[in-house]
Amino acid sequence: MSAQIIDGKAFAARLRARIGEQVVPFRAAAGRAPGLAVVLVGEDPASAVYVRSKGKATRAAGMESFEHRLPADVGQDALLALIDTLNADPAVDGILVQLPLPAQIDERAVTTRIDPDKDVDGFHPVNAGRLATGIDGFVPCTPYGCLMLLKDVLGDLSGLDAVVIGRSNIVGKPMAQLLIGESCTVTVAHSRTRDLASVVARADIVVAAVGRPELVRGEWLKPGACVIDVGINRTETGLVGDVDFAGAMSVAGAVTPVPGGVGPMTIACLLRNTLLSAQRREGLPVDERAL
Ligand SMILES: Nc1nc2c(c(=O)[nH]1)N[C@@H](CN(C=O)c1ccc(C(=O)N[C@@H](CCC(=O)O)C(=O)O)cc1)CN2
Repeated sequence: MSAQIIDGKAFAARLRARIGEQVVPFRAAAGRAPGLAVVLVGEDPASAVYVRSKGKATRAAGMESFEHRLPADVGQDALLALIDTLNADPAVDGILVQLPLPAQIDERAVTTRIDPDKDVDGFHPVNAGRLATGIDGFVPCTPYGCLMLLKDVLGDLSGLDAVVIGRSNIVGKPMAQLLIGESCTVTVAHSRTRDLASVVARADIVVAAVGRPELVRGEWLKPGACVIDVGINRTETGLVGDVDFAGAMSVAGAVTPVPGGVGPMTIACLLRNTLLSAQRREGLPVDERAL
């Protein structure tokens, strides 16, 4: 048996195109484009690539991109002052500070300084609380992208057993909340989980987000499971995910590749959140399902 390869790159391209179509009436109604501000601190090469891609995708969707680059040794107060300026700027609908940040900057202080109603990353505790309690807000882009792929492959997720491996605030926890929202039975596994293999063996859905190259072995999987690999690990042999892709392909029903699976969904969902923010801020109709 060979699993379906979930083409996140193509799915993300279609999502970006739908967003671009909705930007046209937004601009006509609001007399301006949705605006996304992205802040990059330092010169981490991967972060620089992601920020460039975000700017390019934002402009291609007909939105305005505001890019701010700060030196690696910038003080926390200067970064917080920039966030205050962006919070107050009416042309800015979404604010994102690229992670990771240099050691002298407290990530939590930065995340909580962003106006929750412009927090298109969905990292602010107010948005985490909204997600946990079912109130409209912003959902973190990577887990929302994973959910879109899962629903595309499986349709209704209700009653399915899901395992999320990883408990980060950015991926693992919000992913678990989203799956609970879809009426899955959710287990969150992590570095202290005993006998991970047997936990994974029960799951119809496996979301791996631990940052450990090829941790999840093909032979652990339930036959036919849907496997979403969030890992992007740079190894001597190249880019690999958290899942043993070749092994998974012979047991699972569907698997996301790395690259070309979840990664491209992150930026497409960022554009989605930016458009939703702009529509909400202008009091225009928001049709989340069209996106
Ligand atoms: N403020 C944020 N910082 C970070 C986030 C985030 O959502 N908000 N996520 C990641 C980085 N990231 C976007 O910022 C991101 C990661 C990966 C991809 C992607 O398309 N990856 C490609 C592989 C590209 C490569 O060679 O590295 C793929 O998987 O196909 C896009 C965006 C951490 N920081």
